[in-house]
Amino acid sequence: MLAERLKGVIVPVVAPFTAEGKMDTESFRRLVSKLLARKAHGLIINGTTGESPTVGAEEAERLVEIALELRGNEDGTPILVGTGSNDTAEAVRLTKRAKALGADGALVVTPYYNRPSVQGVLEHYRRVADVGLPVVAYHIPYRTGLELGPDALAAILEIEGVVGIKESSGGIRNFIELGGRTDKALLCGDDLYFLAALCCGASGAMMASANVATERFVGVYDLFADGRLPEARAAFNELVPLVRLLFAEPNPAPIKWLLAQTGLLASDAVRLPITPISPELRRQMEPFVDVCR
Ligand SMILES: O=C(O)C1=N[C@H](C(=O)O)C[C@H](O)C1
Repeated sequence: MLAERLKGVIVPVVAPFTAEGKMDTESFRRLVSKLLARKAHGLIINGTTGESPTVGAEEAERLVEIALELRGNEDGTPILVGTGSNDTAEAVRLTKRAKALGADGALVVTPYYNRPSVQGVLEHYRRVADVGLPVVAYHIPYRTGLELGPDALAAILEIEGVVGIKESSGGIRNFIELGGRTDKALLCGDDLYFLAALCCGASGAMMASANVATERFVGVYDLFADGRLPEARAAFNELVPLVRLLFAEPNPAPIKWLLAQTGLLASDAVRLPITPISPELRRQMEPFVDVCR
C-alpha cells in the first residue's frame, strides 16, 4: 500500500541537462543511484524541481523508466510521478501513462491559473483518482494562484484513491487543521517547515533540498521518529542556512549548481525561463559544496 510508505524524506529529483540543454540521462542515473544509496524514503520524477513545465512528456517518461529500473524490486522506495495539469483530461492522460510505466503513485498539483471552483477541483481529483494510480494532491497556492481552505483540502482527502496531500501553503496551519480530520498522509512541501510539520502530524516531506545532503535530512527524520526531538532540532538547525540559500533564487537552479560542483551532474544547466544562479549566490553557496558531496 502506497499510503503507508509515504513517510520520511521523499525527494523531487532534479532533471539534469547537458550544457546544450538536452536531457542528461547519465547524470540522472548517478543522482538517482546516490539518492537510493543514501536511503531517501521516496522519489518524485517530474515535479516542480524536475522542471516539469519545460520537460517534455517523452523526456519525463524516460526518466521514470530509468528511476524504476535503478530502484528494482516493486516494494522498494516508492516512485511517484508529477502528472498535474490545469486541464483535467490532460492530467488523466498523464496519470494513465504513469500507471502504465509502473509508477507507484502520482503527485497531482491543484489546477493552476484557471482558478476553478472547489467543486471543479474535487471533480478534477475524482477523475484523476479514477485512473487507479494512488494520488497525492499538491496544494501550493503561491505557484498555482489557488488557495484552498481546510474544508476543501479535507474533501480532497476523502476522495477514494487520494492517499495523501503535499501541503505547501507557507506554514504549519493546515497540518494542525487537517490532523484531526484525516488519517491519510500529510506531507510537508515547504523545506523550512520540515521538522515543524513532523511535530504537527506530518508523516514526512517532499522536499527539493534533499537532492543534496540527503543523508542529513534522513538523519533528522530518523531522530524525530526515534523520539529524540532535541537532537532532531539541532540537526535540522544546522541545515537551515543551506535550505535558505537553496531557495534564495528560483528552484532548482541553486540545487543544480551545488550538484554540478560535487561532480554528480555534468552541468548546472536549467531551461528558460529559469536562469542559472547569480555570482553572488555562488559565492554564498561555495562553503556548502563539501557538505553536499
Ligand atoms: O518539486 C517539488 O516537489 C518541490 N517543489 C517546491 C517548489 O519548488 O516550490 C519545493 C519543494 O521542496 C518541493
